Amino acid sequence: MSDGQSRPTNDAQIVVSGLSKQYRNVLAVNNLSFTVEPGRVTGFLGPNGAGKTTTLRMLLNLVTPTAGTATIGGRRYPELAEPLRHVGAVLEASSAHKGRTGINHLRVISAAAGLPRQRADEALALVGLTPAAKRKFKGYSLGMKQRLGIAAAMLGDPRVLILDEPANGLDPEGIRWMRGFLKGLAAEGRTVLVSSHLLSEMQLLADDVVIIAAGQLVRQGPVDQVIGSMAQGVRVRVRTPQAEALTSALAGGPARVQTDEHGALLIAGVDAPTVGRAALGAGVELHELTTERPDLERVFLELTAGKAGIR
Ligand SMILES: Nc1ncnc2c1ncn2[C@@H]1O[C@H](COP(=O)(O)OP(=O)(O)OP(=O)(O)O)[C@@H](O)[C@H]1O
Repeated sequence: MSDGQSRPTNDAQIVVSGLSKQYRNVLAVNNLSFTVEPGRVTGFLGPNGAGKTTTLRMLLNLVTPTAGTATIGGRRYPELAEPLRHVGAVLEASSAHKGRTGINHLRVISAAAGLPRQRADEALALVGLTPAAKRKFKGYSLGMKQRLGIAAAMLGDPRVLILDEPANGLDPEGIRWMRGFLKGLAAEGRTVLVSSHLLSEMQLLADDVVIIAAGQLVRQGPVDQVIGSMAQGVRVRVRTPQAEALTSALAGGPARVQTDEHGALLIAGVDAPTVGRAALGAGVELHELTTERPDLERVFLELTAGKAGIR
């Protein structure tokens, strides 16, 4: 490949380095460093008040960092020559002039940014809103407003997309649409950074996660690796009226037995067939025998335990 054809792969990479934001009484973001790669969806996760929105706003130069830097393709946001062509952002449910139609809302933004007029139609089509193009914004549902916000972010055909809680207020069909849409953008080689509280959705959507708590990095990496790195891996869940007998039958081996708040046994260190055989051998009646794999929610809760968000 000639030099003219190859683009540096980090052209759309986000790099957050030693970033901090001190508000009057709160250190909202505390020496935070992480990277976000092109061609992948990265979930940005943290409990309430962890500093997610503040970080995204610093990336977009809407909040000035107290220390550190946040760059996109090696440049801080104000240094980008054509920001809308480089970065699209949806920070909160889209707001627009209530009496304006969807298409006119997009035309106003694209005109102000010097983008071609047809980009408004293209962006509206991209998010499936063409049938509602001429309806007024005040008649849009929350889901339609979210889509319009995304259409606005896509006007400049940006290589980097940053979204703060995009699934808020969406119905299941809307969430599924959003998942397919964002995965499609990443598959085109774009960088997609999404903050969310919906951990089960994130597990379906994200390739990588960045988890923060109390303004600090807790973990970053591919979702599978982050889940796999937990000390508590696969465990077996058992419900039985003879919990003591089963616990005794497993004693002396590698099994580690705990009881959950509903009285079920959570057994680590052995697999389900081993537990089943031990139960059979001891004549223990089983009402449930399930293998539980760690999911993003469990890992998130374990990693952020004790780092409550409200500060
Ligand atoms: N403009 C501000 N002035 C003072 N404190 C602020 C300001 N913005 C945010 N904070 C505080 O900074 C901390 C981080 O807030 P931030 O909104 O970034 O967290 P978050 O992770 O996005 O939370 P949530 O998930 O609840 O939206 C919180 O304690 C918040 O109260």
